[in-house]
Amino acid sequence: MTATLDRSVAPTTHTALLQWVQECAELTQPEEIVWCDGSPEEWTRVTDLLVETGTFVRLNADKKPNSFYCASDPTDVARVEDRTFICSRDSADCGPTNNWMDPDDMKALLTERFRGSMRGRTMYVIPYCMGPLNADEPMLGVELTDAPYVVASMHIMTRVGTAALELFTKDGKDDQEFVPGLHSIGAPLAPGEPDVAWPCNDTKYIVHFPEERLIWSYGSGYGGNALLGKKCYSLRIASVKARDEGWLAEHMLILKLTSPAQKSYYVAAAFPSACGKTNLAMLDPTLEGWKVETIGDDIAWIRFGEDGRMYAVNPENGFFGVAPGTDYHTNPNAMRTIAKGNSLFTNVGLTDDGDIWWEGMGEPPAHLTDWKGQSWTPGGDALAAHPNSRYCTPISQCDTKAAEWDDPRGVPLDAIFFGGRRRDTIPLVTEARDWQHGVFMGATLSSETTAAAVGKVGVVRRDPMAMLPFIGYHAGDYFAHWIEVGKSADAVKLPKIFYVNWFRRDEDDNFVWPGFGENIRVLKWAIERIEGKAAAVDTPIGRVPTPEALDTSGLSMGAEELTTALAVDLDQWRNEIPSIEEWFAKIGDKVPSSLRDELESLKLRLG
Ligand SMILES: Nc1nc2c(ncn2[C@@H]2O[C@H](COP(=O)(O)OP(=O)(O)OP(=O)(O)O)[C@@H](O)[C@H]2O)c(=O)[nH]1
Ligand SMILES: O=C([O-])CC(=O)C(=O)O
Ligand SMILES: [Mn+2]
Repeated sequence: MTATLDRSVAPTTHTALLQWVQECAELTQPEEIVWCDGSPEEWTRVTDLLVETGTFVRLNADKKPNSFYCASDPTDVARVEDRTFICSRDSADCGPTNNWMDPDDMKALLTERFRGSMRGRTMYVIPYCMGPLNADEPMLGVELTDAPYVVASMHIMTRVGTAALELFTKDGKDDQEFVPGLHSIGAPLAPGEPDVAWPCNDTKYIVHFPEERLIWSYGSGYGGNALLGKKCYSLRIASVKARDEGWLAEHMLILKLTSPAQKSYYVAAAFPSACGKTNLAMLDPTLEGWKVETIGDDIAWIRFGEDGRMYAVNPENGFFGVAPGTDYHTNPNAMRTIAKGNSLFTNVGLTDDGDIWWEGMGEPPAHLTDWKGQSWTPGGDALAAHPNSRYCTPISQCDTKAAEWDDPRGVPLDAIFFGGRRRDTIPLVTEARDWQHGVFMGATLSSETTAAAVGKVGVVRRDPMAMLPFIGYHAGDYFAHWIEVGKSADAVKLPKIFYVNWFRRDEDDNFVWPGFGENIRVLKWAIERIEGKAAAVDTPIGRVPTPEALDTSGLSMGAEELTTALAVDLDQWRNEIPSIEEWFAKIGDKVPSSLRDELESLKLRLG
């Protein structure tokens, strides 16, 4: 039985939305169409259903109330960058860092994939808003999905349901713009066919049509591929909109830092996936008197305010955080947030008493069920949790959230950090001389690949502004946009730019810098630089702290490690140059001349 859209029960009069839902239902042929209202009753209904079908295991309410464990198909655990496409009309707008296909060809191909793909399943219509509902221009979207896991996750990660849908026809103004996103796991059910716990398809397509502001996602249920408000909308589609309108959509955390003098600052930081954004956003400072509050952990939308400063908004409503390594010693605030429950845990270990565990979370229990559903005991080769296992939890229950975390005006940025995961070459912190130099640092950012994307882990690659997998257009045009934004007539006071690396290692392969709560020392130096108070050494790559300028009081690390952490090794940097040249050659003619100039002067300074 195939459902058709019954307009008399649809909770909206939005013509384009109704039309699109009807077309998608005709194509995908679901058994039922459900409009999501975002209510607690809906959460209960969907999570109950997921427990019934074996996708979810309800956790022990004494340990994690109203929370669920979930194991994905072992092949559907991360973003699939080689299956992600930017289908701009002109391939020149996609650029060499993205996969391209002609939009008409892609639609023809995927239409056949989507035909009947929801048979035997329910199509959920999820209206949502990225960013605060009371924004001047609320950023609306609708996801159609046949995965109830997506419905539950979107309840946490975005503002879903009736409150968002009301904005589609705001003040009697019909037909507000929205980003349509069609998602199917690509696993139709024949009548009577038993389902599996994590249905998905071996063939996956994560596709963006930037000019139409349209998303089609097929075959995967994993967060970054399936929760379309996140990477697909808030970064790939939003970056195109931002280019057109003169703002920035970035893969950045946002934090509020208050000094012992009770002065507050706002910092945004772009690190590639699984390179420390969530941890820095929730940092528990080891320096007396300093306070960090959280505004966002993954995405920042940055626009100029009337005062000519850059204001950042977190479009999300939850954290979709890397589980392994999260612990009361590393990220106590994340631990406290998930301890309150109302959370989903995907691909972690399930303990015998109905709690969760992952590598790095203190002592392992004597026995658990690992993410593959196997019986697990400590000491063996198997991991309890997949390296990209995730917790999904609401920001509202984070004790360190800043009062202004959902202020639609955003917060004025004092500093922008770029950072990567590099075992050598990149010092703990380097200050850019000016905006252009900072953009050069961002454009040439490099990092070792992580488990957040399918593929080899630990390979150094250029990841400009931590946006390599998320720029919705040509990377060269993106660099030019960053340069332009800095010159914009709206710009009165630009944030200062810094380049950081928490991941430098010694000869024994140990991290030289203790990281986590100790990163406050780097934040403090950056703020003191902004205030003109801290000392720095001018080096060929930028300004680094003198050993005395970095507050090391109470820090238990050897002087030798500290020297290694801060070192500017000119030979290592000379080695870096050919790969930067190769990178610019790959981007081609569209690399702005100002960034080529930066490279030439860096080469001169390195001698
Ligand atoms: N050594 C070290 N490890 C860190 C530090 N900060 C984070 N990590 C580890 O890096 C991994 C990823 O950290 P996250 O903060 O979740 O990274 P993220 O950038 O938010 O990742 P995405 O959600 O994929 O975008 C975790 O295993 C952390 O424990 C640090 O300062 N030092
Ligand atoms: O999108 C995801 O799946 C998780 C994430 O934050 C990232 O990979 O940067
Ligand atoms: Mn991320």
